[in-house]
Amino acid sequence: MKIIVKTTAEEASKEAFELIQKEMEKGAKVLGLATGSTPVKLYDIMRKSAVDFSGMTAINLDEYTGLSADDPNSYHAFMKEQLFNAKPFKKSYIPDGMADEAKECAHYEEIIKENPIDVQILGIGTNGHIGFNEPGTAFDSKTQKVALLQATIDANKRFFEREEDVPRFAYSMGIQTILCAKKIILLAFGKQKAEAVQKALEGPVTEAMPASVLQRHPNVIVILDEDAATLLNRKELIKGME
Ligand SMILES: N[C@@H]1[C@@H](O)[C@H](O)[C@@H](COP(=O)(O)O)O[C@@H]1O
Repeated sequence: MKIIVKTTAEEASKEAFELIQKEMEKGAKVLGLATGSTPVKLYDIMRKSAVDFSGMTAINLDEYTGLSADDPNSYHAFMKEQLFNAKPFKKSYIPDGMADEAKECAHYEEIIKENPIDVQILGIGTNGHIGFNEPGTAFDSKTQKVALLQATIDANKRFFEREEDVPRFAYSMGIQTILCAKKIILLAFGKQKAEAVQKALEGPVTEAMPASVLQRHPNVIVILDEDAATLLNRKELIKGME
């Protein structure tokens, strides 16, 4: 696992963008994408760049259940606004939050099998979730319907008008599904992520801390801003950037 610490989220996002570009030059064709506020700067850089993504396939991690693609709070709408309207991809996949659970989850696994993810962008929840895989999710999980914990509802309610509007369930790639990506770039910014980052990177690998499973993946790059790195004990990583 390589850990890179940049002074600001802006610089960290630039670093992530450059890594993606490098992977595309090496032949990457499928990008796994994330939502939330963390990748917003990265998507901004991608939007403003001259890079052509029209030969690429995008596969998102998750979607709220019960929200249709045109609901402004859906991750479909988020991705269109943040990236796809400005930068069309050849194909983009996001789980259909209105579709039947069993069918949609199996279908999503099929899509990923047919389009193996070259580079997966990940954020991390303050409770260590990746995708919408909350603490306690089995490491061998595949795409499934998940119940959001109150901590996640609280963290995500800022995007909604009222707390009761936040969906309580989502379809999310499973942890095993995420680990199938050839390369994973985990982004985390801000002091509020410092504890989860420390536990995920330096704590025991446990289903109680979903992101800790990344310690087992052979090709993970973590890009942090200084605030998110404050609780890391491996200070040499911060200075050495390796
Ligand atoms: N499903 C998403 C995750 O993929 C994301 O990593 C997390 C962190 O969000 P933020 O980046 O806004 O802190 O939020 C949501 O729950």
